[in-house]
Amino acid sequence: MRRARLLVFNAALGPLDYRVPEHMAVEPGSIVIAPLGPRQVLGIVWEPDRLEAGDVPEHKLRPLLEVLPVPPLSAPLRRLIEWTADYYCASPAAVARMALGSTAALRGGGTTTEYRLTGEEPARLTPQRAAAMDALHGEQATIRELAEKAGVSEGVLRGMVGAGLLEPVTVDLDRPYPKANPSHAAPDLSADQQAAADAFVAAVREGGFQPFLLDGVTGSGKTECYFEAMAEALAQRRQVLILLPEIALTENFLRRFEARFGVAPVLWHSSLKSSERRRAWRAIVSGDAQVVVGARSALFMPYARLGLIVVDEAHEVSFKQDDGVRYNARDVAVIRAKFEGIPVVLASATPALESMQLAEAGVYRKIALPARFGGAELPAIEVVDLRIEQPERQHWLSPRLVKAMKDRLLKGEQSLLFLNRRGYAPLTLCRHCGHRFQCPNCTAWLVEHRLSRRLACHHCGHEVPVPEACPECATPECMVACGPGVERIADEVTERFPEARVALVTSDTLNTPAKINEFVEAAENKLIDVIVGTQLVTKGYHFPELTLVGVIDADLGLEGGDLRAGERTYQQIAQVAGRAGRGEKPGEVLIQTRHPTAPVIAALAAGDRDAFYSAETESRRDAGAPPFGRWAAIIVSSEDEAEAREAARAIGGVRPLLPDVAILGPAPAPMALLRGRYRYRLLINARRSAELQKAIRDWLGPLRFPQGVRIGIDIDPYSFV
Ligand SMILES: Nc1ncnc2c1ncn2[C@@H]1O[C@H](COP(=O)(O)OP(=O)(O)OP(=O)(O)O)[C@@H](O)[C@H]1O
Ligand SMILES: [Zn+2]
Repeated sequence: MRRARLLVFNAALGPLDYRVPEHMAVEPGSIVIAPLGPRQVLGIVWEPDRLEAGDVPEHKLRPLLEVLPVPPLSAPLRRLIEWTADYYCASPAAVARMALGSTAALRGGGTTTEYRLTGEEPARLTPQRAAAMDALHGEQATIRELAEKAGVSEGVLRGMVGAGLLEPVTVDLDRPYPKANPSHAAPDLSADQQAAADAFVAAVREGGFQPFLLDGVTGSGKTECYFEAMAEALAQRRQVLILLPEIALTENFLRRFEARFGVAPVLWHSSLKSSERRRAWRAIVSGDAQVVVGARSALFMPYARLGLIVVDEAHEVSFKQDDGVRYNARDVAVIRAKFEGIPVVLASATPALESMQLAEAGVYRKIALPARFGGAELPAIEVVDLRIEQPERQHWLSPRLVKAMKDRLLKGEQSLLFLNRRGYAPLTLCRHCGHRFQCPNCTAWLVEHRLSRRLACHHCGHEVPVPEACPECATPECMVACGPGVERIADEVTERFPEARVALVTSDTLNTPAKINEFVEAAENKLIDVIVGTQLVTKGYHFPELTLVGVIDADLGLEGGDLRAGERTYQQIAQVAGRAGRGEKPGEVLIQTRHPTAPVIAALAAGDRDAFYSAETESRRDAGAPPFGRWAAIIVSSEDEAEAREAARAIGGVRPLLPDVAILGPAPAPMALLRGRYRYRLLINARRSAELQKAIRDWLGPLRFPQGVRIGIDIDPYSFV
């Protein structure tokens, strides 16, 4: 009799054994359906010697029901899943789920039905139908997706189908993607670029694992270099994966890719429509998708013939996933390349300290682009000491920054003001009684958004309209805004320069591909004078007429629960500074701060990157912080505060005593309440040599908790909220 061991998609269960029926063919990696009690469960066939399962006698085994019509997950991908689960203390099933992406796609290709407006415009409409008509112009998707988009019920839309206002369209899920042309518009590279490109191309040609750190200053033309490696991979009929930190950046990338290769790449991210997801997943699996661009979730896809991975803006914190499987896509990308036996390129102008360290140790091959492309100079950076050069009351732009902006407006050049805070003001209170608006679900103030006239929590999404009177003392119109967000800065710009054309760039305003494109085009065509934006606008963009960057509050990132605050502040400011002077005209950067002598600010002002990295390296070494020591966090949460506290205390009570591991806490988390859950944390600091994951598994493994308690393990955490 044949047995198969399954990794089953059920969070509560470990691997299970099944019987393989006579006529059924399975191999490791096969995706199958199996019976589970009265229900069915999805599973992946695994090598029995690599996954432990309970010992079930042969006669008790139930037969597998079906093998799904998709290729088995490859051995390198199975090893990646095991590695990720092991390293991040996650369940293998939770990791494997990320490889399946679209469950619908497993059922095969063929066709699906979507709906769109017919163009019929009846004279009379119910308000709901009218709203739907307005919202659905140019849209085509499933009824459920359209309903969500239009904010009406599915019933309303079905009624509209009946009335001939919406019509079904058959979508072919297996239609091929247009093919990229490797020599569509090959650029003339500078000597430095050519050397970098040659190294990558050779690595793709030779095959085999080779990790690169492409360390090039802002505007050095890193993209063009790795495009050459992609062209080589395409010529060899291998697939390429490009990881970007945010969906917002994919639009910009798409335009450049199209210019170079003649067609759009295949996109993979969380906001694809279901038919796009199915089509993309199937093309990834069949090898038809040549180049896949995506956020971190694209990393675990079952590529048929992966030949190259590029992680762009590799230093970005958003590669770290902070819920579910808490993995860092930058690190896992290198591991995937290793298992696949292919090159991987980490590209950045401000590499993570960890990556620099690995390059220095010779683990990564460092390729440097020390100068900007086309002879552009790096911008001049100056510090504005806000204690001396004070902005006016209730204003945030220092006189020097205002003067510099005025100068740009007169010359017809562009300015960019950076403040990493969405909304109008981070705190709103009642002038009369001091009442502060707090989120009911989180330890956080509600942030006023004037554009949408709402108070919003940036952690859980809770929103209320701005009330007319104080809910505490009932005084009407008594609310005062404290501190600035980008909306308030944009107001100040308009107040000072009424004629200036101001663009506000945040995830609130640039939330669709169309809006992003509109912004990029307007900026390129000089229809914008001043850009006011959050971190969204700090990287990736290239506007030749932008010659002034103002950092409104450089100290902001140094507060709060970020374990790498210094590094992150350095990266963010260096990146945003890097948007200035990318064309022919020189750039200028003004950094407003109250701590001009803080090492990060001083290093930025001196343009001395090495000084920053070596100072940061030394302080990390002293603190036993990564990359010299290791961190992990245990986050205990429950909707019941006493339950969370008890569970955290129970964990703390049986902490292991290990010579090379220090355990701090439990203590209430800085975000003691998040999305309605009370949170406690323990922080573990270990020597590099310590078997950290094993220690945590041995420690937590035997413990049992009430159902409402969740235990999160965060290996190499980035945030300490
Ligand atoms: N060989 C080349 N030929 C023509 N244009 C080039 C070449 N190399 C780079 N460029 C142009 O120079 C500009 C800067 O390049 P790119 O955006 O790739 O820099 P980058 O290194 O990614 O910078 P950042 O890290 O700041 O985003 C782009 O407009 C790009 O098209
Ligand atoms: Zn909240």
